[in-house]
Amino acid sequence: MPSRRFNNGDTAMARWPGSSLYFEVQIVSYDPSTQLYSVLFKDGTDMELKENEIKSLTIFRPKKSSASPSRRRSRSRTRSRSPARTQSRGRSPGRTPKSAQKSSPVIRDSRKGDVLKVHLTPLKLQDFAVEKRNGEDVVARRALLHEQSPVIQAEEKVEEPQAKNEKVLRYSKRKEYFLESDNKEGPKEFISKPEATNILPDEYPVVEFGGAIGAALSMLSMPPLLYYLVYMCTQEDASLCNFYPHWTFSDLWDSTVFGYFALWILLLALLHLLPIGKIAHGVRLANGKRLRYRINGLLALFLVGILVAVLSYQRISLLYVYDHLHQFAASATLLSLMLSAYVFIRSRTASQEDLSTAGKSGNLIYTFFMGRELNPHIGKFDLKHFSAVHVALIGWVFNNFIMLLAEMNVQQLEIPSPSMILVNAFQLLYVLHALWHQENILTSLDIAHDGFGFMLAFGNLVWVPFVYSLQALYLVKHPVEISQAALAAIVALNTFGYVIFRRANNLKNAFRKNPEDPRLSYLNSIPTSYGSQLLISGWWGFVRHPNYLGDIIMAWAWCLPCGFDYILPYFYGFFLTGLLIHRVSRVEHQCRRKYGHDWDKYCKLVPYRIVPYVY
Ligand SMILES: NC(=O)C1=CN([C@@H]2O[C@H](COP(=O)(O)OP(=O)(O)OC[C@H]3O[C@@H](n4cnc5c(N)ncnc54)[C@H](OP(=O)(O)O)[C@@H]3O)[C@@H](O)[C@H]2O)C=CC1
Ligand SMILES: CC(C)CCC[C@@H](C)[C@H]1CC=C2C3=C(CC[C@@]21C)[C@@]1(C)CC[C@H](O)C(C)(C)[C@@H]1CC3
Repeated sequence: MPSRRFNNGDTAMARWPGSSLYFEVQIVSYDPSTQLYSVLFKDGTDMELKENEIKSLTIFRPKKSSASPSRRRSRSRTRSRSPARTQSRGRSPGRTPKSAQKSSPVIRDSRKGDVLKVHLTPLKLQDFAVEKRNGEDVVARRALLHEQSPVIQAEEKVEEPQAKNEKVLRYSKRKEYFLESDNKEGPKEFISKPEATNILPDEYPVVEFGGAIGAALSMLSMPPLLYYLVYMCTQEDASLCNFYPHWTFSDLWDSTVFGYFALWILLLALLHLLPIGKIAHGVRLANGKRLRYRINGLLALFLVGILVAVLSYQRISLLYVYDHLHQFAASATLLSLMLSAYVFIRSRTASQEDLSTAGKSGNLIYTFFMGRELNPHIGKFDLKHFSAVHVALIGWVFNNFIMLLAEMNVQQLEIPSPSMILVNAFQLLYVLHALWHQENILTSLDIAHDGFGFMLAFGNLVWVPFVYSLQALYLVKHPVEISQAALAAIVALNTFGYVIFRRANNLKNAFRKNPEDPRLSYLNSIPTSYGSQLLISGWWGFVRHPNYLGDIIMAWAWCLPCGFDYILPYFYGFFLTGLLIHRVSRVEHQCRRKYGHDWDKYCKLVPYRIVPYVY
């Protein structure tokens, strides 16, 4: 067996896939069977690389910052758009023209007045373009070098002083390297690394959800809508107009129920804190750090399952939850409001680097709704991650199971109905998938970009557990006769949706983790000036959001077991379709800002968002 050159924990330089650029990495592990090293880049990207793609630190030496061409450039040079200057930019004085042909992507000018943002494209050249973006001068230039040059440079004038300072700070923390052995006359390559999504400048925060008015309307309408839906599902006649509530406002409050709910949250919090499970890193934050997250959602779900089994064995009826469901929903609402208020207040004094730009606005209502602090945490306890994983997903599965017990009780069944089994099984599969891939949640829009405010607090504490389990709640009092053929068709539809959803998500996540993975070599992708590539084949060449397509197909498959007597149980299908269509615009906005023209190119290659020829 060949011996390994690097040991776990060693620091070395690894070649960035698709380029000849080297970055500092730490060796995490080595798999003798595949002879691949698992390495961790400084920005947290982990990859599996062959030994010949890793080099010892000793053959590199840091480039003296004083000699950095980027810092020696004068203001006037920055402004100059001449191709000749473009070519010479970033070159070391000692570099020969040949070496310049593979010149550096590391060009940042941190002097007062101008800040350069430099992206890295390891692959082919793209067109020279001068454009206006957001009213600012932006020059995206094709490096007028050799055909094989990996460089595309973009420079932007950034006016906002704060953003400017943050970038300068980030830049000054970075080291530049060159491969000494490759070049006798001067550095052959500078080494840099594209940075993570959420540290790109957000100079122009976009107001979403209809701004303050939309936020106020959502906050005022969502809780009543929730009670309406829960109430209607428990009515024998579930037609939408048959709304004659016998609950009064005061019926919604029960301090015992609130106590039980608080205990439930405490239990989930303790499970969240369990020091079992691997540690994953979130995306890089503005301060350059990455938060650490314990990946133990699956374990927590398993332990909750054991607890439920023990309680059932002890004949402690969980039907109390069903009997007081509206009061539990009210308790959850109250807690989500308290949580929203807490994170809102603490965000007022949070440091700038902890804030998300998503909720940036002068309007307090909008900020309260969107949230401002990106990852509020108390010690190591991350409130947003906890609420999305433990409270939302485990709460959803738990409530579904309660409905299953309630159905057997109300309809005097020995075993749950096929419809109830389908709904429970489908949604359990979805949650298991999310928890199995819990690490991927860390890069989702909600965790990586959005602040934590009412939307996510209410969404995760209330909406997911109580509204996403609506079909199961409906089935408790609305038995549905379902034929074998219909059952098979629904299973087929859900499987179809799940296959798309799973395949699309797994493919993208595996590709993001290691684009050089030989198992993904059949995939086509386009390079971007940011550095990462965009998939254009497989499901990602079919539509731009295949995972949403799969999710939407599954959503409708979850409604079908409820039959066609009422439209009420189809609420989830309508809601999720709307949520994900809206999410497309949010995600694409982020991607356009990150990838610029490359995203437009991708949109031309893959013209439809979710459904080909429709949307
Ligand atoms: N049931 C529910 O209520 C909800 C479910 N979800 C589900 O959660 C999952 C995650 O959702 P979400 O985080 O919104 O979205 P995605 O997982 O689709 O992530 C979007 C990101 O993927 C990357 N990307 C986009 N196109 C490509 C491409 N062609 N090649 C490579 N990377 C690409 C971009 O990030 P970058 O390039 O920076 O890596 C983009 O920002 C989805 O499956 C969604 O259906 C989400 C919200 C609610
Ligand atoms: C005020 C409104 C009612 C709020 C509506 C929005 C919320 C329902 C959603 C906002 C983001 C969400 C996410 C999930 C569920 C829906 C909400 C809360 C999520 C937990 C679903 C499962 C996924 O795998 C995920 C990526 C973990 C999702 C995170 C975002």
